[in-house]
Amino acid sequence: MSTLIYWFRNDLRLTDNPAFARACRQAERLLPVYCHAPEAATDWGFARLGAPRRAFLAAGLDDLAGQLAARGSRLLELHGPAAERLAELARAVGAKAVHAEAIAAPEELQEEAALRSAGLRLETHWQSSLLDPAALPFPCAELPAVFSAFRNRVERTGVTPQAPQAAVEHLPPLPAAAAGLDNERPPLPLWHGDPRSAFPFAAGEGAAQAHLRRYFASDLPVHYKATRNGLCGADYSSKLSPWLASGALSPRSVHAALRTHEAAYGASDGSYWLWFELLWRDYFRFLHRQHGARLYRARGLAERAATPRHDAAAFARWCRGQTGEPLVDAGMRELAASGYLSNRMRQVVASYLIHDLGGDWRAGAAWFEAQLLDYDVYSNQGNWLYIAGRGTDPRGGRRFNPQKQAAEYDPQGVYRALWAGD
Ligand SMILES: Cc1cc2nc3c(=O)[nH]c(=O)nc-3n(C[C@H](O)[C@H](O)[C@H](O)COP(=O)(O)OP(=O)(O)OC[C@H]3O[C@@H](n4cnc5c(N)ncnc54)[C@H](O)[C@@H]3O)c2cc1C
Repeated sequence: MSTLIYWFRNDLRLTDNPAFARACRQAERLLPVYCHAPEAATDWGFARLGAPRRAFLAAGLDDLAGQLAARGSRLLELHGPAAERLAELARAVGAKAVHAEAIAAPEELQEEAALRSAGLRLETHWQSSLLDPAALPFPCAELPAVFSAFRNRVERTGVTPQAPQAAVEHLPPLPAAAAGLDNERPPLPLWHGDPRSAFPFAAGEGAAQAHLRRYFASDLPVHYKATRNGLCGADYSSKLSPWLASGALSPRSVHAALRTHEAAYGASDGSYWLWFELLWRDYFRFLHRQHGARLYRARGLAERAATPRHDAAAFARWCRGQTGEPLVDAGMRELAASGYLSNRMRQVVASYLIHDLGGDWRAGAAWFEAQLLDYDVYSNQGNWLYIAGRGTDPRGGRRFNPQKQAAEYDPQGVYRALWAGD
């Protein structure tokens, strides 16, 4: 038994957090920590973390800190490179090891490697997918190259997710030295959300659990397949992604709520499609375990593909919602104002940047990373690659004609009017 640090990453919750539960079991004294990355600009000339996501993250951390405090512990917030700050902290509190969830994306893996090079013992635990990779009917290295083949094999072999674990209630005491440590939260931007937002919900595990109960106690999931391409309002899709991405909610909790809903309402096309989408989320996770940094090359997984041209002025107009294409502009304004965008509009605006403007998909992915409340490294990279035709999808990219999309999904122009420019 010893002093351990638990490093919260994209798992800001106490319910169904096996990595955290394990640290609690193993530690005599435990210090829960979140480390804010240093402010950085992207290669494309804008801040890596936009105001909406910073505000949402801060509110999620407040919720987590409150839960830890209610259990006699605390959340220490550090600011700076994780390897440096955690190594300093381990020395200061006499911690023997750091426990954390595993993240299989290149930068996050580099962070882990830096921590180990700093002499720290780091124990990571994979927990962000719905399905346990060890339960798949194939190793991740042999993941089917096409999503439908992956889904068929999962469904044929009847792989089922494990039940979520209850929230950790009993936490080890803090190390004595923690009393003298102050939080280092970077200053927050002023951001109050937008009354038109399709995601009018609060951050944190409490709000996530409340939304999960409300959504699955209603008949909304029954109609999900028919409504999921909606553009306006809070109910056309589940709106679970911001909590899933920050880890306020685990996918296994979502799955358990989905099955409870089916027990009450019966299985429906809608409830099946929610499972289907959760499998997409897993697929992009497993794809990262298979291909790693190759997913981040300009050519992605393509054998050969030209590096796209980056026209900074055209890209800036796209970001600001000033392309002159009304549906695209409405989407880009919604994204910047609210930090949320429907799946349909994500496809439309991404396709426009890649296929109409001939822009670099990596710049678009970086802009989404900065703006989205639900930014998730796996799903963002995977979807951008898919639309660019540089992932595993054999169809060579997805092009969405914005005028046809407007006629089909916004026939009365309600969405375009909602997000029309000033
Ligand atoms: C270019 C592009 C970038 C994207 N970036 C992200 C991202 O950074 N983070 C993110 O969570 N999703 C991303 N998505 C996927 C999808 O748009 C969002 O997950 C979805 O719109 C979130 O809203 P919801 O929770 O109401 O989803 P619902 O439609 O209710 O779906 C339920 C859940 O299934 C998962 N899901 C649904 N669609 C997808 C998908 N295409 N890929 C992976 N998982 C999916 C999400 O976890 C979602 O919460 C992206 C899609 C595109 C086209």
